[in-house]
Amino acid sequence: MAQDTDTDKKHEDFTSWAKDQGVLINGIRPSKIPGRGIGIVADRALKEGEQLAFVPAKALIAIDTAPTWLKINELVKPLDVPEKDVTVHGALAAYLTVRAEEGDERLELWRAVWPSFEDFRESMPMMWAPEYQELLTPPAKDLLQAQAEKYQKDWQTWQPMIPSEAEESFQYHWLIVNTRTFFWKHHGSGAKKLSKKIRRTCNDDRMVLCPFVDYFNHSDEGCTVSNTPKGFAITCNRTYEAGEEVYVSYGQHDNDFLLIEYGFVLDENKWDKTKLDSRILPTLDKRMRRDLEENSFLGDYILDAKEIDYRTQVAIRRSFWPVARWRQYLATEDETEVELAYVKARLWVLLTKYADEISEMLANLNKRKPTAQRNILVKRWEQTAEMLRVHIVRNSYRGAFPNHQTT
Ligand SMILES: C[S@@+](CC[C@H](N)C(=O)[O-])C[C@H]1O[C@@H](n2cnc3c(N)ncnc32)[C@H](O)[C@@H]1O
Repeated sequence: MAQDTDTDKKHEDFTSWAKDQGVLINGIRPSKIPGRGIGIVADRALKEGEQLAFVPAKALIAIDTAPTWLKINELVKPLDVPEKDVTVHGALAAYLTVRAEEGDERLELWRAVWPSFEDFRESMPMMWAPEYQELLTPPAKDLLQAQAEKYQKDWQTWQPMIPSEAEESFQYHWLIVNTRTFFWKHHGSGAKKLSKKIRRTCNDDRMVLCPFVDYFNHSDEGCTVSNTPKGFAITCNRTYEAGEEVYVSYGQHDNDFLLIEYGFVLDENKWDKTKLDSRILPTLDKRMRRDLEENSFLGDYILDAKEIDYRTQVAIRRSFWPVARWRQYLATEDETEVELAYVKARLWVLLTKYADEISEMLANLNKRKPTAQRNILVKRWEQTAEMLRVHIVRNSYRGAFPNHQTT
């Protein structure tokens, strides 16, 4: 679909600045996209395999590759905090906060094209009022809680370096890092100088700010992003018409994850799923939980529109089978048709009860003022209800219970 071609001056200025940093841009440009802020569109017809952008390592802001004028290592090295508490996410947020507080103008043109704090207040659940956070789906609530804990840890670590009046600025930059960084494998001699903690750091903390490439919006399929010691390259995944939006994929994320981490949900998402933990865990007593935990089956009960996930199957069986029978099932996976019918019955009751509760939730949400938060909550609950509906139909629960309506 053709998109709005309007690009205002600040985006042109930033694009020129990015080119001065060595960024190569081919056949694409930033453009306003309704509902998605700024995105990248094709400036002409694009062919599969073309390189659309290249960002040299020296133009990235990573803890090991940033241009010397950024002096990020100066900020990280004298840290008087235990190494185990240092995350790259926190270090980058602190770096951006300190530079902004110092009135450093060198990042000004880039900063000018970032979303505002007000944008985050509207889109990022971490910034929502508790009354809206309470209305998130259970998997999104769990993700939000983990994110809030991560933020608090980073804030505790970096607080001594940040002027007290700048907490809001730290939070803003933490969200900038959260929503605008890409995965970066540390390379080269700079990496050797890094602290051991940062070199060993887990994959999802290997973050880098990447000028211009951070304009790309996400889709479940998108252009290839490759990361070599020389920098980042974006390669066209298919043909595009002039004016069409060009995406990259941020990963195989479901919509609860996208909402918490990036503040949006996709209408079409082949990776979408929900979890039934909030429905199944309360049905398990202490002993059942222990048995499941000992066999690595406690939690993470995924439901998508397709089949019944094996972990869910195992947990449902443990919720009402004698333990000896359950262990035998784990070893052989054998069961009779009657046993299977009972399992399906249990699941059907659990899913239809959940579907009824979602209908109630949607009725209540629809009575509220149509704010951005309300609208995205409605969308996510409707998607969850639809996954349940399709799942129920596809898994022939109707066959197991001829007397019940499943649609
Ligand atoms: C890396 S930035 C992409 C550029 C951003 N749209 C901008 O205006 O600067 C990531 C942010 O873009 C938005 N975004 C990315 N993909 C999107 C999509 N498919 N639909 C809606 N918003 C999207 C979200 O706000 C997300 O946090």
